[in-house]
Amino acid sequence: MDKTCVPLNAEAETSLPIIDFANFGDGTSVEAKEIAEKFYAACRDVGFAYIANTGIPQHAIDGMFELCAKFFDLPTEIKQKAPHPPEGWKHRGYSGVGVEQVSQMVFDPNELADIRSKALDFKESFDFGNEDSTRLQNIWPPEEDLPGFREQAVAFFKVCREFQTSKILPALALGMPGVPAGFFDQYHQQADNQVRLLHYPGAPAEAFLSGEKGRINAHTDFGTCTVLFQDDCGGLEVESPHEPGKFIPAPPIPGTVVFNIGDFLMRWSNDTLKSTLHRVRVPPQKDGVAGGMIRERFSIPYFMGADRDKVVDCLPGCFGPNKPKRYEPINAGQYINMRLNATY
Ligand SMILES: O=C(O)CCC(=O)C(=O)O
Ligand SMILES: [Fe+2]
Repeated sequence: MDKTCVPLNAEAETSLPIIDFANFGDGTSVEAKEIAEKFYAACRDVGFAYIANTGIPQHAIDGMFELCAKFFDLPTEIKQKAPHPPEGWKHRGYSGVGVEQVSQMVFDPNELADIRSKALDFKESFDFGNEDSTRLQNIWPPEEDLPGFREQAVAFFKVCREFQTSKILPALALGMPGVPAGFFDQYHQQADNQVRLLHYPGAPAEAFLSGEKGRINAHTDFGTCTVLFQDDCGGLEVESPHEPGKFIPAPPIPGTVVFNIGDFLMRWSNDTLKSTLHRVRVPPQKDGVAGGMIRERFSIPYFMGADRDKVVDCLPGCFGPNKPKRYEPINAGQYINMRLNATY
């Protein structure tokens, strides 16, 4: 991506850190180390950062958003030819509006049922992952209903995976004091990651303002970390690191992606890295409301997870005499399944 894609005034638009990966290269230079240290500081202090100059071709992102719009524009009965299985952990295929309700660490069935009956995340989604996975097969609509969908989606997954293995995982290890270079690679061999196409339909502003409809409630992500591509609608908000309960806007900034730490890495790092609450609300009025309607939003998170069969203990450098280990070692698969089953 061309460096000039990032607007010069991007810092003025958000108080979240913006980390420029232009000179990260293969992660071995002095400059790469400096970039990784800034990235680490953002992950520790905020849990969120914009990344500029990702190296991801802009046409791959634009093409995926076009495809995303085409998919959600299909009649519901066609989308439902690729239905998300009832089990929450089988995160593949299409979920219609109101099927999934994000909750924050609630596992009691009665309490979950109660949450679902009140709020409504007004969104639909399509999930896919590693096409070569034997554990979890992708669920695609028939080829003739959206020709080329599968091929382009699989290619996009590979683009995201390349970004993960060439930039994200190396930078995380390089920036963290006490963590050996390349440390995270061995825990993320199986590409157990998930791309989610998200569509938040437009609706009369009144439906959102009255609380009848919402976009996505405040939550943290479950896995290692997430990269988020968003369209130009706006509405993403991140909890302030300084004032709990206060949310700061994370507006779209051309030429960047949004990055955040997930709960699994927070736990793995003995709470050194932050998994921060975030939500999507009605976007700021100047872009978002036309004729009393809130416009639709598309976003594409790429959730990265550790290999299910690996057990992780507290990361090196994250514990010591003054900071005892807070958590038992845990199997990555068990942890993620526990979280996924609470959302369906
Ligand atoms: O739509 C967005 O921008 C946020 C999505 C998100 O946070 C999630 O799916 O976990
Ligand atoms: Fe999220």
